[in-house]
Amino acid sequence: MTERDLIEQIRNLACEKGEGLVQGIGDDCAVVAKDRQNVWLLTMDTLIESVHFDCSWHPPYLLGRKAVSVNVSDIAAMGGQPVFALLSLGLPADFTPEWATELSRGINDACRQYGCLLIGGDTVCSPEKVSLTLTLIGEIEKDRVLYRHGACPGDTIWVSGSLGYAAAGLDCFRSGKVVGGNVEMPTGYPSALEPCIRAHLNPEARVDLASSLARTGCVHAMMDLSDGLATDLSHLCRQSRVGARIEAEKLPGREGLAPAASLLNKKRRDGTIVDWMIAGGEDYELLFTADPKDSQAILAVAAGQGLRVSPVGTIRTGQGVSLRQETARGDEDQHISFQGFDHFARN
Ligand SMILES: Nc1ncnc2c1ncn2[C@@H]1O[C@H](COP(=O)(O)OP(=O)(O)O)[C@@H](O)[C@H]1O
Ligand SMILES: Cc1ncc(C[n+]2csc(CCOP(=O)(O)OP(=O)(O)O)c2C)c(N)n1
Ligand SMILES: [Mg+2]
Repeated sequence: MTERDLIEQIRNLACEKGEGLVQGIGDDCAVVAKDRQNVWLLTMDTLIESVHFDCSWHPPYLLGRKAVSVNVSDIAAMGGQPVFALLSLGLPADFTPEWATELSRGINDACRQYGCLLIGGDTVCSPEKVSLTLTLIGEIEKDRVLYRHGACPGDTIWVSGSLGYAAAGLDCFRSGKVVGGNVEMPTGYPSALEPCIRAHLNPEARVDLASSLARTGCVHAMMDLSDGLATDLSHLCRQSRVGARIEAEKLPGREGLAPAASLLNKKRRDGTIVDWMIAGGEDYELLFTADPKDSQAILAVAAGQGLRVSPVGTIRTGQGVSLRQETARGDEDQHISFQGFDHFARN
């Protein structure tokens, strides 16, 4: 049973209607009525040692920041602003006070940066592994919420920033050719790798960009990218009852992945780079769709914040996600639906 099947089963058994509930299981956040104009956004994500991070290379300060950023990213994905956070912390009995202090400092700095308050949580001993679970509560005007459903055939598919950097950074650490540790930001690797190392250790949630996009009224559907474009676009398409085609040469950030591919002596260099971009996961960028007539407005919003947004493909009728790529044999269309990260993909 895959992670997706398991969540589907949980969703089918859950009661989907309740007073004040606008959106239950299935989007980046649950949406609950707050007052006449506004809604609460609620989300929770866990980071588990050996699954989401490795203490031998992840500095505790940056781990604390990442735990906040990946959760805030789900609030951003709906267009909202984070307000409150609750932290559940599981630590092995032999944790060092210095490590815990750095972790707390990272959590606090990130909460301050995103403008949310840590208001509670829970602390327990965990048999072996560190676990960090955050619950984030955000808010937004009811009419501005951006859901995963809403994409229309003919829409342009957009992504913010670059894709695949976190996956490339992770592979650099896994190879042992880049080492991290307890310092705030590891050094001692070629500077060309820095964007990938940073993307893995210390991703940024796109709160301001997302909220500006929501205010344009142009965006039809939005979510954040945590499991890779191949899987996350498949979720967006399934919920919008449409299909999609991505153009490989339009995927943003390819140039920044080349140094990591070189370091790792990847034989299928282009293949590795495309895999990182569509299936690596942990991009924490925004994925959204809009009518092509609104492209200039979207580019202007991003430019106003000094951020890149790129059109990467088109929403179509039908179902499934495909990737068009130029090969020696000419243009090829490959099915990539749900080919990103799944916690139980091998089950
Ligand atoms: N164990 C669970 N119980 C109830 N809802 C869950 C559970 N796991 C995931 N969900 C819900 O399923 C949806 C998809 O989850 P997930 O893929 O983790 O989303 P995201 O990538 O935004 O964190 C979300 O709405 C989430 O709240
Ligand atoms: C030690 C280590 N191994 C593997 C990964 C890669 N990885 C772990 S979880 C994940 C996907 C995103 O995590 P998930 O828990 O699915 O987040 P969500 O989609 O719920 O936001 C990836 C790419 C990592 N970051 N660190
Ligand atoms: Mg999740």
